[in-house]
Amino acid sequence: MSKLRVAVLGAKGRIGSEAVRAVEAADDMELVAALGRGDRLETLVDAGAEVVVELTNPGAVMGNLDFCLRHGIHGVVGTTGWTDERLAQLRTSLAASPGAGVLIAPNFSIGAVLTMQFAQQAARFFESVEVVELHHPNKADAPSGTAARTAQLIAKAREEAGCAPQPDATSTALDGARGADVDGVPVHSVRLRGLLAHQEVLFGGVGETLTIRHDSLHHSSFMPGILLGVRRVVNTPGLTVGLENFLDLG
Ligand SMILES: NC(=O)C1=CN([C@@H]2O[C@H](COP(=O)(O)OP(=O)(O)OC[C@H]3O[C@@H](n4cnc5c(N)ncnc54)[C@H](OP(=O)(O)O)[C@@H]3O)[C@@H](O)[C@H]2O)C=CC1
Ligand SMILES: O=C(O)C1=N[C@H](C(=O)O)C[C@H](O)C1
Repeated sequence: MSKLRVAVLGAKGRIGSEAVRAVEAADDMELVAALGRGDRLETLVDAGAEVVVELTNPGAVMGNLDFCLRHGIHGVVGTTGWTDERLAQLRTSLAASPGAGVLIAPNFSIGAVLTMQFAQQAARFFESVEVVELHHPNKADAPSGTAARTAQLIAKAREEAGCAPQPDATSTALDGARGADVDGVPVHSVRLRGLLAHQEVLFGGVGETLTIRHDSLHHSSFMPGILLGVRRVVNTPGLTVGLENFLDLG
């Protein structure tokens, strides 16, 4: 069986360097390129890359994916910063590259994917919900892509169930005191030395609360999801958002 020819973009970064090691260790993959800032994207074509794992930053990801799709290279994307406008732009690029697939995974760890699933399930049963994400202080963006996605999924589940807006009588004296509003769900971002990537979803009802917490303690937590994405994206044309689409969650 021929091995999948995989390249990593952002190869010297925190998650990119771990992804390089994971691809090198996978029996069914060959690492054909490991590129960082300033490296020529043409290297991907010269190396015959079939799939690119994109782990750079929100400022670079669109240009990188545009190049890949123009050259028929599939993408597995962990980089954050996705808006509806960016997704629409990506769909346009994909339409011009039939057969190519892109997976955007706000989070590659199984625990984070399950957190999002459980939160969606719980959303309609509680009056109140808030999301707290906690990350290392070198993280480039806030809120995290995972927290934004979690809040969007919760808001959608509540809307579909006909839930009323959540109660909040607060009058804030300082901007930001109640976090960011993502589709009506408050999202709070903590940046703290010693942390990696963590999230709590807090639900409140009459006389009870439910807290769903997930902790990524090492970047290795993202690797099985990245490798699964690489294996599946080559047979999944078009845009897939969320690793849950490649998991059998029952
Ligand atoms: N979906 C998921 O499960 C996860 C997603 N992430 C996301 O992945 C992204 C990277 O995170 P992290 O590794 O912590 O960040 P880092 O800053 O550690 O790594 C990013 C790397 O990309 C490099 N880079 C910047 N621009 C380019 C470019 N145009 N081409 C190639 N490489 C480039 C950077 O180089 P330089 O240092 O010179 O700028 C750096 O080495 C973030 O968006 C983060 O949120 C992170 C963990 C899990
Ligand atoms: O920058 C990080 O570290 C992470 N980024 C992703 C996000 O923004 O959700 C995934 C995970 O939280 C780690």
